[in-house]
Amino acid sequence: MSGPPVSIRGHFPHKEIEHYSSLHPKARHLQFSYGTAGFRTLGVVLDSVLFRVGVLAALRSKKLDGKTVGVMITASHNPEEDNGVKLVDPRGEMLEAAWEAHATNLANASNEDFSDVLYDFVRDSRIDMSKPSRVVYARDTRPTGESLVKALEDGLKAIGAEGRDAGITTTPVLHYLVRAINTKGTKEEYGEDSEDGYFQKMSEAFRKLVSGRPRIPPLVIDCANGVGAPIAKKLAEYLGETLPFVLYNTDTTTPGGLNNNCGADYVKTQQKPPPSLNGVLQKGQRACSLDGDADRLMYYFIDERNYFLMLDGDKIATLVAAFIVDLVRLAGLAEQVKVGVVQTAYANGASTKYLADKLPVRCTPTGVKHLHHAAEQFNIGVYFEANGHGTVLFSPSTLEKLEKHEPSTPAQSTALRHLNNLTQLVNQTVGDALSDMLLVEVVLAHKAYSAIEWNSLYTDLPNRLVKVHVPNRNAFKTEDAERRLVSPRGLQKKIDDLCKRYDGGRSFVRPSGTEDVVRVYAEAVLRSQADELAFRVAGMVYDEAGGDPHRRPKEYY
Ligand SMILES: CC(=O)N[C@H]1[C@@H](OP(=O)(O)O)O[C@H](CO)[C@@H](O)[C@@H]1O
Ligand SMILES: [Mg+2]
Repeated sequence: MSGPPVSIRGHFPHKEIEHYSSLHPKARHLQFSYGTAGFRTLGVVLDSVLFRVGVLAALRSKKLDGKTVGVMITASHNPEEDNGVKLVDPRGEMLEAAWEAHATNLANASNEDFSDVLYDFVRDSRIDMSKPSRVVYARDTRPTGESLVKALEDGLKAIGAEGRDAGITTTPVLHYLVRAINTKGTKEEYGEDSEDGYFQKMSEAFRKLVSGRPRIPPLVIDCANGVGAPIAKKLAEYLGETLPFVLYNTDTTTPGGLNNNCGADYVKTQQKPPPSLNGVLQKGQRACSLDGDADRLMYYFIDERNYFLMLDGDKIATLVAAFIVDLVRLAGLAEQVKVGVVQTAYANGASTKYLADKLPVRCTPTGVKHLHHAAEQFNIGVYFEANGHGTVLFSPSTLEKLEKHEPSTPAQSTALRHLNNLTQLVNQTVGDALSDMLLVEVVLAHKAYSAIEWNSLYTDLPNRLVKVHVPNRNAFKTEDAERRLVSPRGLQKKIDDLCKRYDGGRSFVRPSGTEDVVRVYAEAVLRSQADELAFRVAGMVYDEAGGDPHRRPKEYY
């Protein structure tokens, strides 16, 4: 005889789930996957996903004793017709990896099975349905966002969760809000839980850090025609004359404008400024681009010879890390506070060399969550992807040390004050284009660097990124933080042998986590050599993977 049926704690709202889920049916032929960037695809097919994410977010909150969980609706740098959704855990960090699989599972359940699949999930995950649940959510400016918010809200209603709509705002603001809400009234209080609190905290720290320095010349900001535009406009009001902005690409209403010929991803991949800035930039003037949800940042300028020079995530990481190392030493804390940098294999070899002479540098697989976790291992961890996503993390014990340390000289006291202000300036929950931008401006002001001087700290090795279309990218498996291939067998040896023939040659191959391609990266001392190496490796990858010889791109060797 079997025992009593295993039941869950509290009330499972079968009726409400059935009712609301019938309003957001999943199309049979669609399959979804919670990847590196959450769910991301065409906005018009995401209705059922948003409803189910609402349900999942509410359950995640119950599982965490009613702590507030965040949901961000955005597709970042993707084209305007795409959309996506990500969950944010209570400390403002990305969703715990184990729940990514639950998200995928629930999103793909058939309409008939959804309620049962959900019941089993609640039971197996031991979620106590009698706990409260709270979810704060926001969206970017995409046209599909409005209806997706409604679908999400129905998911919250189905579970009876308390929802808070943070409106149209950036990904970093949403992450900030989550942390601020959950730390309210504790000794770790992160800031006031409002957009105003976010601006106050950042702008106050910035003012303190640049006070007494020469007036900062205006900064040109390309807002990607996205949500960065209204948020940068508000930030400008808080900063006033301390940092004048000249905003471009701020049109969030004309259809098709978002990320189109502008934004951080455009600049990084095209290696040129947005056409809308042609003729705008003065020689040597600092400019930067945000992406569609303002969590990535690219700086650049035009030099004396009218060449375009890009100051990417690697350049930002080196500038910031070197500055922090100096401050720690000046504050008399070099022995107690260890600063480290985290990069991926895509970091320019010249940046890694420049950094490794000064401090420990770690390499992790691609994807912010890997970098973020590795950075947590340092007392102060600076992490950036070359594409401009990154931040600085101060460990809890370091924050305490910085607060309690008794400086023995006025110079130590000044450096310590700067460090403490930096902990307020930096959005430690996630990469934040605006917070990173203020951080860069602080360092430039302190060092009295122009963009030209910043750029000359080291010279980037010429590099080339190639996408190779192969029948099955899963045949490519890597190790050593994606720097070496273990499969297909023998291919790594061929790449190694080839690299030896190029001065400063380095190349690696990995399957993309976001696109159906294999990526080839190569760098070398000379531009022509970097290109040749990349296309030779691309050719090897193509042939090895069984690519159609008739369609073999002609630039491959
Ligand atoms: C070479 C490159 O830029 N890769 C990007 C891209 O990942 P892939 O796994 O390479 O497709 O998208 C990720 C998510 O946005 C981002 O973290 C990463 O840096
Ligand atoms: Mg983004």
